Amino acid sequence: MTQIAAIIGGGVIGGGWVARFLLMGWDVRVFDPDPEAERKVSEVLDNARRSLPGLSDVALPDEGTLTYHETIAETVAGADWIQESVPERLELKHKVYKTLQEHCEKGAIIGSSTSGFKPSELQQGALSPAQIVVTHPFNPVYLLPLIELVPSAENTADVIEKAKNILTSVGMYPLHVRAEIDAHIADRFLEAVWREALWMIKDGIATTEEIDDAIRYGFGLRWAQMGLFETYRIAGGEAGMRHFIEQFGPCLSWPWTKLMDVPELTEELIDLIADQSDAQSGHHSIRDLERIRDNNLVTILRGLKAQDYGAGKLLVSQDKQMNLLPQALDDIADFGTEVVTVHRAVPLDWTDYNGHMNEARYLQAFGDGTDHLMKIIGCDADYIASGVSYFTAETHIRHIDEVLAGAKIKVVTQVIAGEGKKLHLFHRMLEGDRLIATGEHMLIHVSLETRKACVPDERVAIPLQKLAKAHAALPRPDGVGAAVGVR
Ligand SMILES: NC(=O)C1=CN([C@@H]2O[C@H](COP(=O)(O)OP(=O)(O)OC[C@H]3O[C@@H](n4cnc5c(N)ncnc54)[C@H](O)[C@@H]3O)[C@@H](O)[C@H]2O)C=CC1
Ligand SMILES: C[N+](C)(C)CC(=O)CC(=O)[O-]
Repeated sequence: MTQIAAIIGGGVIGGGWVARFLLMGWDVRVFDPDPEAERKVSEVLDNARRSLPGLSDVALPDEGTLTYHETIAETVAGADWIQESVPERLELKHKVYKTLQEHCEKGAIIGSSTSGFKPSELQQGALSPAQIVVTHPFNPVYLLPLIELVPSAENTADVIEKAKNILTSVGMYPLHVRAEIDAHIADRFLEAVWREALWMIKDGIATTEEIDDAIRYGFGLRWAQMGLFETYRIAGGEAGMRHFIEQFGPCLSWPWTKLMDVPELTEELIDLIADQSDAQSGHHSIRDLERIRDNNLVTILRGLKAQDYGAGKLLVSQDKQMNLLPQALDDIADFGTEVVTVHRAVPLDWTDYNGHMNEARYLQAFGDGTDHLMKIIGCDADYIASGVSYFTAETHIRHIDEVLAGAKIKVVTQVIAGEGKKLHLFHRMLEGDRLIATGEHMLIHVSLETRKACVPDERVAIPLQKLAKAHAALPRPDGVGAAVGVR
């Protein structure tokens, strides 16, 4: 049964939550008194649709249904998860909880996006305090996986476990903050860096752009993949963390930081920052900046995924859980049709200057389809480790139609012939029923020792024969054996 998320407050963060739940297959209801809320949420959703699905190398569930509601009561009735993202004012949040707890299910989790309030503060005066936890996200909520999950002593282990499971199921990384403190863990760091930045602007040391450069050309890149402590361990050289602390420990008592002082946010300082920010980035609209940010984040996250490291490790494990493709011959339910060997969305970093999937990525998708077919017929990691594999000898791709970032594509594969050393495959790439491209490939079975052709042994030969025989009964696909030329 489809699960229901109720989003209370559809601004910057609420809009991100809408996209996260909706694109992970939940039905989503929104309550926000702002008449502009629906437009704003739909713009966030447009950006999410082009970026989030392509983070995965497998297909996300079908999108849920999105509805807007006039009352909190209607929004939360029957919801499994309620996410409060109203402005950061404690009395407003209390008021919202009062209304929603009168109408929501007892078993629903109420997560708050609060950047700074402790859960025990949010729970004050609530009808059911144990239902409310902090689930603090990071903007853009649809791409960044971290959620600071902060319970108080009122929350039971069951509530914490349930919240973790639901957040993980929508692709997030719940970091259980075991002690409740103002601003949780991450916003404490952000506040420290923010304060230093304000001082440097006020004192005329650096502009907004120079501060951003100091982060994005250097330590920001290190932090994105290893964080603080793993990075500094390496900086200690072979002697590691102890040496690092010995060497840089003394500077803690030098005047390197203004952390304890807060610059006064005078009109003059605000003007200075806003003017510098306009000069730096004012030539882009906020939506343009969001798309630039999303392109960068997708590229970084997919890079980390290729390394199976940090946030990329999470994406790898999520793909394994969501992968519904047949992994072996026994998983194929119907031998009377082609085998689905790729089912995924087009990632943002597969698109080019024409705004559609680049030609090289057609080969990547077909190559992935070939790899998957090889696995299904038994040419898997163990088989290859035993010293035999397939090499591709010839490829012919026909680009029939274009496809855009975020679109769900399938590659279906027919074995045209699988006798002796040769494996002849024909792939069709589809978006729904629309044919996007075909790929025809001739592979040769080889010994990885001699690098010469040889016949596959029975671990591959038997499953391949079975599949080839079944596929021989299918119609010969249109375009097999076609050559490049003028029609
Ligand atoms: N903007 C950010 O970078 C982050 C913000 N947060 C937290 O998320 C929460 C929301 O912040 P933003 O989305 O940035 O604010 P926002 O101002 O963009 O959105 C707040 C939305 O709540 C709506 N709203 C006001 N009263 C309401 C009510 N009674 N019922 C339902 N909706 C109501 C407003 O119309 C608005 O659309 C805050 O608690 C904030 O601390 C958390 C992480 C990052
Ligand atoms: C500035 N902020 C405190 C609202 C930031 C956050 O809460 C998290 C984020 O996305 O940076």
